[in-house]
Amino acid sequence: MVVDLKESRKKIDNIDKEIAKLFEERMKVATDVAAYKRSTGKKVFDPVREEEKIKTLRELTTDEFNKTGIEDLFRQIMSISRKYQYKVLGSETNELLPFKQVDKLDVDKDTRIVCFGEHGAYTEQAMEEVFGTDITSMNRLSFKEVLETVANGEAKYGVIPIENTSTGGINDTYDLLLDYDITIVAEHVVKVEQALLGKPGAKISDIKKVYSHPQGIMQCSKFITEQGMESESYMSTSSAAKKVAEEDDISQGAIASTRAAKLFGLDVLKESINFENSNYTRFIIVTNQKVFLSNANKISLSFEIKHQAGALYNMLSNFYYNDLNLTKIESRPIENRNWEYQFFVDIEGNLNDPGVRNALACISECAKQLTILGNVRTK
Ligand SMILES: O=C(O)C(=O)C[C@]1(C(=O)O)C=C[C@@H](O)C=C1
Repeated sequence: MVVDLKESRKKIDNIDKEIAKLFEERMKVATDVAAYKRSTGKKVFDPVREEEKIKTLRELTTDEFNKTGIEDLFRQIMSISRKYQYKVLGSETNELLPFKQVDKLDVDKDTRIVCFGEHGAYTEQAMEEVFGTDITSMNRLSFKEVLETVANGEAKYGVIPIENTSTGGINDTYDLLLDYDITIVAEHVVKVEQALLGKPGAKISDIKKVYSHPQGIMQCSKFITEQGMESESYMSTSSAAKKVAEEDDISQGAIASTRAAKLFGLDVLKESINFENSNYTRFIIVTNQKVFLSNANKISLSFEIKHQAGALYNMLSNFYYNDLNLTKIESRPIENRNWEYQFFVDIEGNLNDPGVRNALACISECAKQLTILGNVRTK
């Protein structure tokens, strides 16, 4: 005979009441554990104890389905227990957060600021929109050189692009960020209107080959294909404009800004050739000091996790449990370790927020590696 649903639900309700009561009791014990750990300086996360616990609990269950189920359940319970302990401990993350809070970026006319690209590059525009023109600016032809110049102190700030609305994250930037001891202190968005530039007097039909930064080529891929033009990657959009201006070949064009056209004396053969009308690039401003603005509201992190089931899920749950909105996630392959990835995430918040500190304390203990890339003000 089939058991009546009401009867089964009543049984389930009673069992759940017991579980809820036991859960609360367990969490109270976790407070004692936290107090002990604080007094002895022990870490909250004890992976050996967790694995032993899972093994014992699996042995207490009968069939394979329940073994997997109890493992899932207790991995969650212990993860909640850890988060609770960090909260009780008030997340002592000072050594993790060697960042100094500042009210504004320290800059005057003698401050050296380095940007990517030749004069006329979009990055230069971003730099001038952030810092004005009364600065000591420097130009470097690769992202790597910009970051090196900042890391070794030759320039106080550096500006490079990190993301575009139509082509996504700029991989080269992500791949370099962890190679230098630098901090992202600000960001700036520029509307990018790519134009086809040619030698004075050239017509669109004269152009057989276009040069640009890979981003410029990607943003204008439809136009290039429609026109049947060949394309070749160049160091930056403005370097491409310079090349076309310097060489005596009317069949060469550059995809760059109208600003670059003016600077190098080129004709604008067609404006706005990017395939998406709303084409914006986000630039980051980096420095070699560990600082963040007091009104910063977005944190960028990078971490590596164990290559195992649930690792990313558990890591991201730290944001959920601390009520932090995750606004972006990127993954990049780790060199020489096929199919393993480095994660880059942005979350809303300020490094002073207790929830942020709590999440960072948890992540730093569980991740294989954690880097706080910076805390910036975003609109
Ligand atoms: O036994 C501990 O050390 C605890 O902190 C308790 C607990 C758990 O909830 O069972 C939580 C975190 C540790 O990683 C291991 C186990």
